[in-house]
Amino acid sequence: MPPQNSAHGPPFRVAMAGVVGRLIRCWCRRAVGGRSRSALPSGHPALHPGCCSLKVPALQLHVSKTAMGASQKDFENAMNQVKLLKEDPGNEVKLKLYALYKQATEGPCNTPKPGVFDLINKAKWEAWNALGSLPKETARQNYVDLVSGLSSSSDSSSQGKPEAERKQAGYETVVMTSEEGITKIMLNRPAKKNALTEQMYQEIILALEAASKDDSAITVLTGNGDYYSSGNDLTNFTNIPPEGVEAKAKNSAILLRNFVGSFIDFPKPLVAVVNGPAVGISVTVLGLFDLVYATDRATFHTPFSHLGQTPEGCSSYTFPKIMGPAKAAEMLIFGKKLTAGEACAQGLVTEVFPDSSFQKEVWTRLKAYSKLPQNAMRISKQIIRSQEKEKLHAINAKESSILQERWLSSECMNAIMNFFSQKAKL
Ligand SMILES: CCCCCC/C=C/C(=O)SCCNC(=O)CCNC(=O)[C@H](O)C(C)(C)COP(=O)(O)OP(=O)(O)OC[C@H]1O[C@@H](n2cnc3c(N)ncnc32)[C@H](O)[C@@H]1OP(=O)(O)O
Repeated sequence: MPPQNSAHGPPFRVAMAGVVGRLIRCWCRRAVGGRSRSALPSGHPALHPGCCSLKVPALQLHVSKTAMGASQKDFENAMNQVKLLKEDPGNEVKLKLYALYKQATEGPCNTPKPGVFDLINKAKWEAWNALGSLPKETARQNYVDLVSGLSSSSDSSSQGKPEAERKQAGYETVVMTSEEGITKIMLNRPAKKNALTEQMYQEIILALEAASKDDSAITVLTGNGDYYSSGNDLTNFTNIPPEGVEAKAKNSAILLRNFVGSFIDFPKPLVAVVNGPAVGISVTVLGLFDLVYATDRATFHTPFSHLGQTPEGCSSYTFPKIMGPAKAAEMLIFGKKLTAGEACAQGLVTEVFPDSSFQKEVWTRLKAYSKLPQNAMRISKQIIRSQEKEKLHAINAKESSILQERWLSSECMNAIMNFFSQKAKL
């Protein structure tokens, strides 16, 4: 991995030599059909608490008939309390709750370990398995204690707090807040132009899932700092696991497909507040939003050919449909960068605002919209989306699988290495 904060001086070059070396080694291994038999690396996304789409157990599982006695009542109450938590406790806590629930109702972990690509179930299995032979009664008591701690901290932390301050816990790379019927998901890596790391893709998936179930009318995606997003973080491709570059490409394609799928399936009005330049995947998924508001400072750039890559985010379908095939080709094949005005004229952007009044005007507008009848908005969106949902999922699958191959191409690898050796900036 290149150093995150240094200029591209000698240490960077040394680090890059390592990255390039690894790429070449993986490349050679692939060329001779070799495979590493190493276990999952310690930094694997499944091991990160922000990477699991977890349901709190009380919401999805029935109480086992074997959990009896006085504490059974406490246990049931605790499960009901979980449903009433005002704040998302975060994935780490959800994993603990899951594990304790399973231990309390079924005893020690008794199922086979899920496969390496089944990230969520693997994380859940590991949490349960880690409890070893903890007695059921102790697990039940620990579950009750954990929920009781969560309930009191949730009550005291939200008491007296204005809605505007209700920041959701459990996210590291995005900030999720709710105010006046609007849930805002803000990309929060301003120093890296909000480039999307694997953790960020996962957190956005989780944030969208949470927003789809909360009581807000509208959900907004925006960026912190001067960029909306510079697209995929190119270091995603330099972090090669011991399983090799093909496994990396496969996992990335799965992540991409899930990420885009969560935009296709999002059930409420979804708004992009494009606060600055947008690159790559942050542009392509805009075709799946219901409103796109942009500052006049924003630009829209999909330099896929320059990077040896191909379109994603369903843009191979949505862009020609939105702007016509000729203009779509200019963006998606030739990488033409559009100004906000051009993107608006071509139908990708709903409205452009002067940068000086952008935030004020946009939020005034959105607050008014959020007071419209929620169900009517939701149903209208669903009628519109239902007409082509299946088609969008099929396109997403196809684009992801083509990219899986592209990422293994020398065109793509060279482009990434050029970026990190500063030969090629967009
Ligand atoms: C799970 C995988 C799914 C993959 C889906 C497929 C997605 C495809 C795409 O999104 S393609 C688009 C990829 N993006 C790019 O190629 C953009 C690359 N970045 C740039 O060209 C420039 O950084 C810039 C034009 C966005 C901004 O230039 P400038 O204003 O001069 O700023 P800096 O370059 O100094 O950037 C500051 C800092 O951020 C780092 N950075 C910016 N963008 C990225 C990025 N996309 N990936 C990794 N790092 C990025 C940059 O290196 C600087 O870091 P430093 O301060 O030097 O440590």
